[in-house]
Amino acid sequence: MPEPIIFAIPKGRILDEALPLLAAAGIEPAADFFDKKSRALVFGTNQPHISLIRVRAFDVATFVAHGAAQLGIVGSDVVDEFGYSELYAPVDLGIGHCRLSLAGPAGSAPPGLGESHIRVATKYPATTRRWFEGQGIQAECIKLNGAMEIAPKLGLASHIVDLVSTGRTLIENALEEQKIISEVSARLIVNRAAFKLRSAEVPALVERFREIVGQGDAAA
Ligand SMILES: Nc1ncnc2c1ncn2[C@@H]1O[C@H](COP(=O)(O)OP(=O)(O)OP(=O)(O)O)[C@@H](O)[C@H]1O
Ligand SMILES: O=P(O)(O)OC[C@H]1O[C@H](OP(=O)(O)OP(=O)(O)O)[C@H](O)[C@@H]1O
Repeated sequence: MPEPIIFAIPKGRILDEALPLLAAAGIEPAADFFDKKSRALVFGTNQPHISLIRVRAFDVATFVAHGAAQLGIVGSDVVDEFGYSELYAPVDLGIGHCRLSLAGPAGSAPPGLGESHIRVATKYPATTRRWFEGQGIQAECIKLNGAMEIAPKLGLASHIVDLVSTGRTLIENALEEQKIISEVSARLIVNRAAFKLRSAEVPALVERFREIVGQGDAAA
């Protein structure tokens, strides 16, 4: 028996939307996956050769990039932030829609020409630096893991780069969206080596997800 295929899925808000896609692909987690009291992190499925791991969103990309998991589901925000060359992101799953945006105090002018330096609080320092470089501005990034929206008010940074969906979090913290950096949706990600080495299983799974979402190639 070959080692099982490990499929990494994120714990957070994408999970609820990802489960129906997994089911449509014929992958049903074992009962302990739904047991809130369970402390297990690896779960069997109805497919003897597929196991699931449930990890934090950013860690999905890390497990798959290092080949510890062969496939995963993660937001394009995370794929872009790491830029792992070992990752192949062949299918846009059409779930987890939001955008990564620059926001600043409501009523303030967005940073622009003439500014050479800016301090930004974000969970996405690599993407943020890269985007500001493209604007000719050097961004000093302060890495936070959540609640970015309170940083400008407390003087930690003048701006934030964070995910926006309804915009409610920004409004309730007296901020406004100033620029959209990228449109975000969840991707099926695959370890490039595993795609070749597990050619009997991994490409077929990718194809199944492509069919489910009725889609051709997304950006790799
Ligand atoms: N407001 C939102 N609307 C839609 N999708 C979102 C939203 N916020 C985040 N996402 C998507 O869901 C993914 C996981 O976000 P979530 O908020 O569940 O994780 P988190 O709690 O920030 O992560 P962690 O568990 O690592 O702290 C993000 O990477 C993004 O792709
Ligand atoms: O535009 P909205 O619909 O208000 O959504 C945006 C919020 O959603 C995400 O946070 P999340 O709720 O995942 O909490 P987190 O800060 O723990 O990541 C994101 O970081 C924003 O704070």
